[in-house]
Amino acid sequence: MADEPPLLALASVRVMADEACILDLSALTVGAGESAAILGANGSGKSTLVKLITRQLYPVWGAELRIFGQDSWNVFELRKLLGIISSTEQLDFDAEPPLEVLDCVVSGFFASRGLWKHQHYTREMIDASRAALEQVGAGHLIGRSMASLSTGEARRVLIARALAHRPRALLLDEPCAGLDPAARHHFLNMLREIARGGTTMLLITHHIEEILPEIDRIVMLRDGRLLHDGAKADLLTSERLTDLFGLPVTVTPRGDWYHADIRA
Ligand SMILES: Nc1ncnc2c1ncn2[C@@H]1O[C@H](COP(=O)(O)OP(=O)(O)OP(=O)(O)O)[C@@H](O)[C@H]1O
Repeated sequence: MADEPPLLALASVRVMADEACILDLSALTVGAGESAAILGANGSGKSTLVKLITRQLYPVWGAELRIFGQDSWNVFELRKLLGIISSTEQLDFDAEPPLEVLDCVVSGFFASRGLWKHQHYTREMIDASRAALEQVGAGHLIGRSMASLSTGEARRVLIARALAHRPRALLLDEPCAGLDPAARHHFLNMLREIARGGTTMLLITHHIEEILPEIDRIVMLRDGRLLHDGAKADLLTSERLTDLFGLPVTVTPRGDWYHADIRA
């Protein structure tokens, strides 16, 4: 892993929207094989950071921003290396034209929305896609259109799409949204195995109960800036989370996991 370039290496990055600066980071690196959880209140810049990595957003001139060691990317080539789970992604698959479940997952190999004539998909890709759907308990949905699925069913398909092509890095923006308790439990265990296998992982969550034992690094954002970046044991504390979210939170370690309660 040491010779692989980092998922993200940035310096002096500012992102503007509507003439306001929505992300302002002086330096941040996420190395190959490293996993980090990104925490912050609503609007603190977490999704903006992910969109910088996926090239949905660009920083203003003067920034240094390397993804997997490169300054510039063909977006499709970049996305083939990524597994992305987010509500924005999911919305895209609900939209017209209709997209069948297996096609949705197989097209993840090409980072496209659905399959096109020029794409040469293989038996291996179809088998891996079917296996990923079975793994997330969504094999029975093959043949259905994405738009016809419930939120949780569509989320399971999106998870299969993100994992089937064995991406180099996973970008998970509230990945458990819409999952029922059993599916969430199963998915978090799958993520643990993937993290142990050395896949780079960025996890955005408001639920600290979802921070995997394998994730040791916490990045805290506030108002688009880096507030803290350090080890879980130092940052997942009642004091830090109370400060981050602006209300009294009690954090309790439970085995390898953490739990947070809001104090009345
Ligand atoms: N296109 C845009 N135009 C104007 N403001 C924007 C735009 N995109 C994002 N913002 C603002 O940038 C800030 C950061 O947004 P971002 O989506 O990164 O937050 P977040 O930390 O992911 O929040 P949440 O927890 O609510 O998902 C927010 O205040 C948001 O309103």
